[in-house]
Amino acid sequence: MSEIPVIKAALLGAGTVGSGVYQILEWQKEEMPKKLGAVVRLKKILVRDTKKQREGMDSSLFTDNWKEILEDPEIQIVIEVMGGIEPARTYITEALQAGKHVVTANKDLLAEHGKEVLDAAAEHGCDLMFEAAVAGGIPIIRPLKQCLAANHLTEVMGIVNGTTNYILTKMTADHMEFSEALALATELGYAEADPTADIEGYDAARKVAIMASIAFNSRVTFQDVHTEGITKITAGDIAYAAELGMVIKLLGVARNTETGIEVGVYPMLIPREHPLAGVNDSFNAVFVHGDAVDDAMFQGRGAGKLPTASAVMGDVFEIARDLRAGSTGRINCTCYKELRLKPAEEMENRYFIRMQVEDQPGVLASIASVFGNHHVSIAQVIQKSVSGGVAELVVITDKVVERHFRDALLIMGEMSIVKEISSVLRVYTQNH
Ligand SMILES: NC(=O)C1=CN([C@@H]2O[C@H](COP(=O)(O)OP(=O)(O)OC[C@H]3O[C@@H](n4cnc5c(N)ncnc54)[C@H](OP(=O)(O)O)[C@@H]3O)[C@@H](O)[C@H]2O)C=CC1
Ligand SMILES: N[C@@H](CC=O)C(=O)O
Ligand code: NA
Repeated sequence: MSEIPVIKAALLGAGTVGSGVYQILEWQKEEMPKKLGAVVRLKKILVRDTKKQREGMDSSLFTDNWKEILEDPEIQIVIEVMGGIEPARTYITEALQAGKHVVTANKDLLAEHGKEVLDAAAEHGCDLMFEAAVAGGIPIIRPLKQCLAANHLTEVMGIVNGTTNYILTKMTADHMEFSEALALATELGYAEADPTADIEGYDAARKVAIMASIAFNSRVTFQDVHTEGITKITAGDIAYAAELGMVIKLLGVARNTETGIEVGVYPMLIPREHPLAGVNDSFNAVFVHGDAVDDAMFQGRGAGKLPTASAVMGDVFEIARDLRAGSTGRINCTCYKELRLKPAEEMENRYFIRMQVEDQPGVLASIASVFGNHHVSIAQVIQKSVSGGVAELVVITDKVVERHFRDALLIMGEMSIVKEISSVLRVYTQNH
C-alpha cells in the first residue's frame, strides 16, 4: 500500500480557537486521507507560555520561538489563532514570504492590513484563507468570494458578533444585567481577549469591513465603518422596544448604493417577526442581496471554540487540497474597484428617540415643530407621565437624512422643556 502524504502545519496560539483546532485535527485523523488524499499534522504550536498546562495537547510541540517555525522547510501551513495586530502581522507576512500557506481567524489584522497581507500572498503564490474571521463557524467568506462571485452584490448585513448578541439576548429574555451577561460570554469563550472590541462594536465593524470589501470588490477598512456599541442600551430601551413589537440587535449593515458604499454597525430596533429577531445567544446571521441570487441568508454559531475551529479547519483542508493539486494561490485580493465611501451625515435611517420633557401643554407641539423644520417626519409618538412634572416621550421617525436629524437633536438638547435625551437608536428598514 502506498504511503499517505503528510502535510506539516504549525499552530500559532493554543487558546479558545487553537485548542478547538487541535481537537478537530484529532477527530479527523482517520478520515483525512479519504477526504484530502493526505494527512495534516501539527509539527509545532507557538504560545507565550510553554509551561502552561493545556489539557489533551502534546506538550512536546510547544515553542515560544517563531523562528523554529519560520525556518522549518517542512512546515507548509501556518494557522494563526493568536489574535491582535502584532506580532501576527509580522509572522503572517514572514510565513508568506517563506512560501508557507496561511489560515487566520484574525479580523483585527485583516480589517486594517488586509490589502498588505493579501498582496504578500499573491506575490508568493500562496493561499491566505480567513473563513473564521467573519461570523465564526458560518461559511460566509467562501460564499462571497466564490459561490456568489457571479453577482453584483448590493447588500450584506446581519448579526456578526456573538458576545453582544448573547448579552442582548440575556438582557431581553432573562432580564439579566449587562455585566453578568458579559461575564458569561467571556466564560464561554465568545468574547475577545479585550471585550471592549465586542461591546463597543469594533469587532462587528471589522467583520463588516471584511465582508463589504469582498462583496463590493472595493476596499473597506475598519476605520471606514461608522460604529456604535451596546454599552448605552438600558433595560428601559429594551422594554420600550418590546412595547413597540421589536427587539434590539447589534447589526452590521453594508450597502453598495449609486452614491457610494454605506457601512455601519449600530444597535437597532427590528420587528419581532423579522428573521434576525429570532437569532439569539452566540448565533450570528448574515443576509446577502445580489442581482442574480436575490436574497440569501447564512446562519450559525458566530463564536466559540469548536464552531470557530470548524471554519479554520475547513480552510486548512482547502489548502491541503490545493497543495495536493498544485493549485495554491488561485484566489487572492478581489478589490479591483475604488468606490466612494459615503459619510455618515449623508446616510438615511429611521430613529427611536427617548427623552425626558416637561409635562405641560404645548411641549409635544414644540418638539414636533423642531423636527418638522429639519425635514424629520414623525411616524409614532408614545408619551408617559413620570414623577415630578417630567414626562417620558418616545418618538419614532420616518426615514430621515442623518445630518438633518442630528441638527434637530442639537436644537432640542438646548430647549429648556427638554430635560434629557436618554436614548437615540436606529430602527431597521428593509431596503429592497
Ligand atoms: N473566540 C472566538 O470565538 C473567536 C475568535 N476569533 C479570533 O481567533 C483568534 C484567537 O482567539 P482566541 O482563541 O479566542 O484567543 P485566546 O486569547 O483564547 O488565545 C490566544 C492564544 O494565542 C497565544 N498568543 C497570544 N499572543 C501571542 C504571542 N505574541 N506569541 C505567541 N503566542 C501568543 C496565547 O498564548 P498563551 O496561551 O501562552 O497565553 C493563546 O494560546 C483571535 O484573532 C480572535 O479574534 C475569531 C472568531 C471567533
Ligand atoms: N468575539 C467574537 C468572536 C468571534 O469573532 C464574537 O463575540 O463574535
Ligand atoms: Na465564517
